[in-house]
Amino acid sequence: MTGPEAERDTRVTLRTVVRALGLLWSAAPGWSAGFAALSLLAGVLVPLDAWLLARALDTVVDGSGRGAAVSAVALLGAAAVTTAVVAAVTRYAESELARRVALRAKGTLMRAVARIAGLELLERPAFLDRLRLAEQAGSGAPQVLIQAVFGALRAAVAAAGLIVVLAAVSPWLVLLTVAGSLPAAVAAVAESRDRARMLWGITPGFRREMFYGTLLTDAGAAKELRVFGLGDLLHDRMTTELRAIARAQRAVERRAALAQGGLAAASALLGAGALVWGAVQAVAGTITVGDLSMLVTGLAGLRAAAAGLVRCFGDGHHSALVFGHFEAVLETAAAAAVPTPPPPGPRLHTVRPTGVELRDITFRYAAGHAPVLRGVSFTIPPGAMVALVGANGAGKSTIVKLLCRLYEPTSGSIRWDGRDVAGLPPDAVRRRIGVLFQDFVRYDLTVADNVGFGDVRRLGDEAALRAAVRLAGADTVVERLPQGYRTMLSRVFGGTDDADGVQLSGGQWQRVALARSLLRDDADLMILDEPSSGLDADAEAALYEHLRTERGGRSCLLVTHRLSAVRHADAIVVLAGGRVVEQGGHDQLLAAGGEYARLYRRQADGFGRPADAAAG
Ligand SMILES: Nc1ncnc2c1ncn2[C@@H]1O[C@H](COP(=O)(O)OP(=O)(O)OP(=O)(O)O)[C@@H](O)[C@H]1O
Repeated sequence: MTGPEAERDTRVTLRTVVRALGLLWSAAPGWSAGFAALSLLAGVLVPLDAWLLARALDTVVDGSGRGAAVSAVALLGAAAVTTAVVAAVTRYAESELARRVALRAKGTLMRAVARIAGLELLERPAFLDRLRLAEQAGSGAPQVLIQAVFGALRAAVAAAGLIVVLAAVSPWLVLLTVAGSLPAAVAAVAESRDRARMLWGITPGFRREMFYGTLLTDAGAAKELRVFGLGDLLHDRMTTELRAIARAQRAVERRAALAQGGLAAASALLGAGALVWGAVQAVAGTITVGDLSMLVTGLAGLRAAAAGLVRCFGDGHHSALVFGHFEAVLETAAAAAVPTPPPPGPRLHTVRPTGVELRDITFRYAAGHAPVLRGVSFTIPPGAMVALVGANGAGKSTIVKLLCRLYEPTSGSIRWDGRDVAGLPPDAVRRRIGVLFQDFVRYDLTVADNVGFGDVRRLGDEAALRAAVRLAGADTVVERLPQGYRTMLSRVFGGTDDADGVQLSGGQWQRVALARSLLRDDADLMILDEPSSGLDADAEAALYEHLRTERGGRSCLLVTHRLSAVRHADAIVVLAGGRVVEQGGHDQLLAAGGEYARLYRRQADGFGRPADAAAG
């Protein structure tokens, strides 16, 4: 991101600060109030300490007697004990507050991202960069903001108290010390802006570095990395990214060190001058020894408090800037979210059952991209099985994603029983669908979860799980597992005993994923994208037989390159270059001698038999 948007990201708005503090308060109101009170107390203790020390010294020097001296020193000791206890309790309160805020922030962020309706946002690099910063900001920024706000409160109270006690000795020295810390405050804000700009600039590099790092440690990628010898190459690419990130960070740190170093040296000089003046005054008898001690500790305390204030201001400014990303992601995600709670979806095939119709659909993935689908029209009649075939990249999986409302058509409409689904919440439509994606997810969880995730209402319903598993032909897989449905399908999260987790083969995984998509037996539409690509010949034949005879009235869209599997479909839609080039029954398309016949003959030739025989 560049230009005005980047500039906007280096400005803190009051709203962001208020929201960050709001998050803090909502996550832990009691701890927030307690932490504020402790910070105030810690602030008051600083000038009190300096004042008590001065009084104790004066009591000893002016000969007020043993009793007075002992009680003055005892008071000083009590203040020191209180300071130590307050510091320890504050540290604990601070970490507890941080834990609670991190929990709340992460939960809020992940819930918002999970509710994003489609995929478009999750494929936008700028959004992904912001999401990464938001993850960091959500857990870290409120904590830094807590430290900054309450640290500033502590420092301000301490500074105010010290100003009051020191003003009695030398008002102009106080004025000089306070004025001396102003340039540092300006430098802190400039540094925090510089840091925020740098952070945004290095985020794409961080994402790439994480990608390489994950590849290098991922068990799934390990085979290719080792056989192709990619380890060193990926490692080099990762370190190149890390070096670029380090260069950007170093530049900011250098600028900050120069500015801070210069200002700290100036402030130390000022302090030394003040002490020389104090010593001269004490020797001349203009001020007491107690006053001199108060000058020594008080001015040091005031300088520390001022530096603390500046640091808190800079940290607070920076964390508010970073928290802006958290806010921005929540806003963007909310704008793209499915409505909560989703209204109940209309049942398909009930009122005027006309099925699912794609009407003149054109679709491009992003503005500026060429259209992937151009004027696609076809219908999946109620209860029918329609096969979608075509070459790689023809647009088949894109149609699957559009039916699932993961993207919206650029033009044209999808109608369920004549009703345009664009007017319905995506969730309402999705509840009517059972889907197996080509790149289905392999959850590192139990069989029961892997199947049950197809319909969370039935997670614990063993009878339903068994029925779906049988229909998918996965029953033979589950029967052989050591703990049946409770077997963990993961070697990574298998448990402490290495034998606990099981790694399935590709085809076995496909059967489990298929069972997941079949679990919704009340769905109106089943979408199966390459359901048999990993299955052996027997399993494939059994699957299509099951789908033909045991669909229970569900319509089915079958996407496949295995043309032998589509012969018995009620209709076949042939896609080429994003257009429907033919549609009809198997015999009709074969007789037409077009694209389908060509593809079919090519596959039949592969088995060394004439297409007509293959068709029989
Ligand atoms: N998320 C995406 N962003 C941008 N372009 C995409 C995306 N997904 C797919 N495409 C493009 O859309 C076109 C159609 O892809 P699609 O996955 O729908 O083809 P397909 O017919 O399912 O192919 P295959 O048989 O190889 O699975 C391809 O040119 C692909 O590059």
